[in-house]
Amino acid sequence: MNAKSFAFDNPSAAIDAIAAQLATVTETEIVENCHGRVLAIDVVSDRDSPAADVSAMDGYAICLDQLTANNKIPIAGLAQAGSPPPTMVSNSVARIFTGAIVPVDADTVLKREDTEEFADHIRVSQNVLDQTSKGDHIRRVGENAGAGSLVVPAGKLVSPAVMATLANFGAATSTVKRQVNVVVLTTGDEVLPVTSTELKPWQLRNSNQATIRAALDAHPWIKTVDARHMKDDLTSLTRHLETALEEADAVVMTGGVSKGDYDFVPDAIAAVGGQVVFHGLPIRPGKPILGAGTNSGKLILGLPGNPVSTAINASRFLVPLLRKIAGISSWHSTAMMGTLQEATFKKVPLHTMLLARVLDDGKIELTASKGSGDLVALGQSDGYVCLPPSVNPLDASAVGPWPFFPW
Ligand SMILES: Nc1nc2c(c(=O)[nH]1)N[C@H]1C(S)=C(S)[C@@H](COP(=O)(O)OP(=O)(O)OC[C@H]3O[C@@H](n4cnc5c(N)ncnc54)[C@H](O)[C@@H]3O)O[C@H]1N2
Ligand code: MOO
Repeated sequence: MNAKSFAFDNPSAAIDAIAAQLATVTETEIVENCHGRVLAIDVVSDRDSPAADVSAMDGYAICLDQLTANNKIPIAGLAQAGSPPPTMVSNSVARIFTGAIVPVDADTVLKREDTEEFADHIRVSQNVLDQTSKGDHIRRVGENAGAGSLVVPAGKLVSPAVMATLANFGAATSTVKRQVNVVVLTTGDEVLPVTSTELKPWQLRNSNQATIRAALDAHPWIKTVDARHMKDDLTSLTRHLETALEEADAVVMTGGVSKGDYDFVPDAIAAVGGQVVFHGLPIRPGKPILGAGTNSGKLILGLPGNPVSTAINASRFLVPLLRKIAGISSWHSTAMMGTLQEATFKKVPLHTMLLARVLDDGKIELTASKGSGDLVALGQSDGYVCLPPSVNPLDASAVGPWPFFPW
């Protein structure tokens, strides 16, 4: 695979190109709890937020103009969360608690620690009065959103934060996109189930299936409909790929994608009519990666078999492309920017993704690794750092900051 054979010169361009060919899930369902799912409808507020003027502090509801410094001001009323507001008595204050509705005739809330409190009255200093403005510590009706306004748009992935918004507006049960159906097909005669105990030196356990399943299971908007292992046999690989494409929106395969005599994945993809968008990218690990689409907009992704390559590229390519299929509006992966503790890498003319750990001070330490088969280094990492081609580790700027993708 020489430089001329790359269809794209960077991973982002390759991801965008294949994403443009993918169909987005259109079917929807109503679920009781939207968490982790993709909203299919715009959610609008069912009432003003807040629903009335409420206090932001524990203290006293006052009419600011009626207060004079150091005088005894009677407490004549109690405004509690969960009760309607009291009527204000002239030249008096009402005790008020956070979240309670401010009485109609009050215009300001004083924090209790800014007053001198007695059983039936308070005193307020001139200094406090000087620093108080009308409206202080009142959250105004509708200041977050008026009734009927858009609060969460369709296409939003429901995080715990979004869940709070939906719950507040009575939309915790809502209409979401159906899950993205994914089939995982690992390949290789040498690969045995993870439960295997008697392995010959030429055999290994199916860590790729485990890492991809874990990557998929992390997202409630994905459903792994099948995960099976295939021998290196073109006929059966083709048959299973065909079946997988009938039941899934995306099929992810591992192994058998490079140049070996038993690497049948490209032929199987061609046999089912897959249109290859890229086969080989200037990346390490994962140079032989294969991305294809079908006529009906389904994804076939062939990840190189080396375990580090599979784990990194499942994160870098597979998950964002599934986000696109899922209908998530901001589907691209977003990385954090991290600075390396030390530039302990080699200059490589490829986009390089290096296993890394986050240190206590927030810096990133590259994980010592023997290459893309090093499952020990993989297990020690918190994610990976992406470097553009040909960064010279001796340059002062080599430590970054660089994009860091956590697992
Ligand atoms: N002549 C060339 N040879 C290779 C190239 C190349 O460009 N030219 N690329 C190398 C790179 S980079 C990678 S990555 C591998 C990927 O090749 P395949 O996708 O065909 O993967 P396999 O050969 O099937 O396996 C590679 C390696 O990974 C182990 N493996 C495979 N499946 C699993 C699994 N499910 N769980 C755990 N480990 C797995 C497999 O035993 C091999 O050791 O090709 C290079 N060669
Ligand atoms: O992708 Mo390969 O993983 O560079 O060895």
